[in-house]
Amino acid sequence: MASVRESCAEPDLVSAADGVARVLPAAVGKEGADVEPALVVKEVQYTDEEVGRGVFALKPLPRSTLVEVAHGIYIPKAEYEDHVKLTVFEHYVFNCKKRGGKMLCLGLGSLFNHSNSPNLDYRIDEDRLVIKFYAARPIQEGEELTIFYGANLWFPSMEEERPSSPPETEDSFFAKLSLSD
Ligand SMILES: C[S@@+](CC[C@H](N)C(=O)[O-])C[C@H]1O[C@@H](n2cnc3c(N)ncnc32)[C@H](O)[C@@H]1O
Repeated sequence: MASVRESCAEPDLVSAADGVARVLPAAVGKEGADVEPALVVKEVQYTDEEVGRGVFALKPLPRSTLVEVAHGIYIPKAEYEDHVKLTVFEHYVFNCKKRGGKMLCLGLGSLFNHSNSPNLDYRIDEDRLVIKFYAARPIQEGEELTIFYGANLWFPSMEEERPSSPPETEDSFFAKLSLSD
């Protein structure tokens, strides 16, 4: 199991009231007046040397809960090939199969790590430049929220340290969409 710790005293918070998560101003979550935070960003230890961030459930999330609506920035194919591909942003883009370019994912949507047995599915709306992330199965409090990036990973997966079951493609809420080709 990857070790995890809070990355900051005031984590990013979202509300899952009515089964729909909304990004909230930090002050609202902190005061706790009218919202129940559902997700938190924490540090994840990938290997002995490598640390990154991941998104975790602060409460149980029923199957098909819409947990995040991430907006994106469209990157035309040529611009991606000539510039973005050579930068760190390469790790945060989703394929736009219809338009041919990529979408740079913003907000919490950019922080979901990869799993071979992910608990989130997602749908890319290329016209509205939005990616919607849904619970693919019931998610327990404390679980990391993960998506499936595709078969060809560009990094050694922490799951090699933490073996998991193969992808549940038949039972998927939506067909899996690859983060990269
Ligand atoms: C979309 S970002 C996910 C958020 C990232 N953890 C961060 O802190 O910015 C993708 C990057 O996260 C890392 N990553 C995602 N899933 C991983 C996994 N299962 N094992 C190791 N590293 C992972 C890789 O470096 C990858 O390029």
